[in-house]
Amino acid sequence: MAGPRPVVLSGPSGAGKSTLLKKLMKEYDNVFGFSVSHTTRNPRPGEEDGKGGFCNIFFCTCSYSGVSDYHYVTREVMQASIDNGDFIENAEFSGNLYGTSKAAVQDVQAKNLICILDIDMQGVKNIKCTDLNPIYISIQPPSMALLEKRLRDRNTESEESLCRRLNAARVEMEFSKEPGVFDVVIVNDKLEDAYGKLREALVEVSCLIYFMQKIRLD
Ligand SMILES: Nc1ncnc2c1ncn2[C@@H]1O[C@H](COP(=O)(O)OP(=O)(O)OP(=O)(O)O)[C@@H](O)[C@H]1O
Ligand SMILES: Nc1nc2c(ncn2[C@@H]2O[C@H](COP(=O)(O)O)[C@@H](O)[C@H]2O)c(=O)[nH]1
Repeated sequence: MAGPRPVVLSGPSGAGKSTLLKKLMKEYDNVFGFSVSHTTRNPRPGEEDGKGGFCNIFFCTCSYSGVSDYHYVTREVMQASIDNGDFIENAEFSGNLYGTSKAAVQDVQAKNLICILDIDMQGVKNIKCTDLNPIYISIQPPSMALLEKRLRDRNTESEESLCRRLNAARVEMEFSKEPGVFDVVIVNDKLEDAYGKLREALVEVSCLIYFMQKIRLD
């Protein structure tokens, strides 16, 4: 795919991916653009249907207002669209479908922004079979105990969903240790430290886009 190299952020549910991304997008909204995924899960309080760029599948035009927002769709609609080849990758996670549409990535790249994807480990494996060629960054919690505390304190999951997410987290934490899967692994203990490391890891790509824009303007 054309444009600057995208960035994939992955790691267990509750590790802090959205929190870090929100900080990044706030500071560098003219550099990075978020790939708004589709999901069949219900919106949480405060979440809105994805907006921004154009959702040119499902016959809708949506706008985007935040990092953790999705395009919320039914399983039937999403499955039909997956079957139609509209997605770069998709996965079943904790009883729901999630996926990155081709349109979501193209919308960001069309603005010449660095596209950021927040996806689970199945998504990482699937993306590795595509020509997207992103930088892979893993966000990890300091421990299972702290992860569970953060997920419980977030107050978004039922006991059943929490249990499924913690089981998936154990596998995701092991996956992050596999050599060659991730370019950078960041342990999100103190938020400011983790954010500093994320920013540092992204300096290279942001410099790249800065020079690309400069060349075009000069
Ligand atoms: N460094 C940190 N210290 C303490 N709490 C944190 C830290 N980072 C994130 N949190 C909190 O942990 C919870 C989970 O964070 P967040 O929602 O960003 O995780 P996530 O990886 O995006 O999860 P999901 O994959 O389920 O979307 C949130 O309530 C957030 O405020
Ligand atoms: N493979 C994909 N995984 C995705 C996508 N969008 C989000 N996710 C991951 O799902 C879990 C749960 O997210 P939540 O918002 O319900 O807490 C988390 O690990 C995300 O990274 C996607 O498009 N593809």
